Amino acid sequence: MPALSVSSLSKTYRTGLLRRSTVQALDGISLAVEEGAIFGLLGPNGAGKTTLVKILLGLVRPSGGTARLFGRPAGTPAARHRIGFVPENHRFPGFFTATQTLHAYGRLADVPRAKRNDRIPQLLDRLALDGRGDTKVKTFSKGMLQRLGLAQALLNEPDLLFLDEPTGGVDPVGRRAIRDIVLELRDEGKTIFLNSHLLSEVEKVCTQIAILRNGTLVRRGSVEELTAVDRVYDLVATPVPDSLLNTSELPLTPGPDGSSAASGLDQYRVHADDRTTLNAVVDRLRSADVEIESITPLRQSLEDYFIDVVDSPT
Ligand SMILES: Nc1ncnc2c1ncn2[C@@H]1O[C@H](COP(=O)(O)OP(=O)(O)OP(=O)(O)O)[C@@H](O)[C@H]1O
Repeated sequence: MPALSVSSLSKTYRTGLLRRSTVQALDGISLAVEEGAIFGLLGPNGAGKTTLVKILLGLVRPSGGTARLFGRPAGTPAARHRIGFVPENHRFPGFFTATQTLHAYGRLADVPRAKRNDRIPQLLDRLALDGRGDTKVKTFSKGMLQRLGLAQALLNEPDLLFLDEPTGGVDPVGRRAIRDIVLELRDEGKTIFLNSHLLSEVEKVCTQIAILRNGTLVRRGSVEELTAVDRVYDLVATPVPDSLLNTSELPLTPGPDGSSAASGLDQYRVHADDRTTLNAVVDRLRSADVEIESITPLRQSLEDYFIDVVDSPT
């Protein structure tokens, strides 16, 4: 059973003084996220990401379709019981200490006192906030606040965690700390749903992504699948004789990074429609005594891919 599934999900907001205008925030989305995945939801501003998350959390009612968490309808106590949520820019009362904050939020989530007493020191420790339990939250840095948010979301030992821009405003060291925690949680079998504009972070942790545009799902797959450039390979090898380059004989061109005198290796691009062509290139290079170090499918960055997708006319 998927951790999360939505089917033909739509949401129309009514706006304006007489609520006569409408905004179609989601338009028939179907999607499933398997247990144990780190799933990244991407999309430009206004694409419908927050609306989708709010429906999954039971904070907004869909206008049509279904949303389920572990097979239970989103918003029901059985579904809510298994999720944790770190909102974007969450605000904790500054006059509370970290421990008081976690008790207060734990009480709201019906986590029994005895369990809170056990879990809070463990979570502070785990999120590198040990020794900070009695410190007032108003003195916390952005990175510490985000880690406290994660501690709060983990109090009820959720199976599915929603993280909304968890590294927004956090410095690179803090980002890495949060990323490591996310990966650890994944290793423990938790499913992570990440909503983020920080594509370099998404690229590092997400196993699956989906791109929303104008309320519809326009792409879905693994980062590797989606960012692979069709039929182009990066080849690193000892220098290829000029007679074999830029000829009609071989679909081989010098790569953008050129040669590296230090390693004695050069970079090339192979344009091969199929495996037979790719192997023919290898055979020809080997027959010319070229030594091949590596051949890898060419990838574009997730950011370039994302911009192509959201800028494309369809
Ligand atoms: N409560 C609301 N009432 C009316 N319209 C809304 C409401 N919430 C969102 N919208 C509209 O629905 C559309 C989708 O908004 P949503 O916040 O879900 O997008 P988003 O992808 O999360 O954007 P961002 O990246 O800026 O957070 C937008 O056009 C937004 O203006």
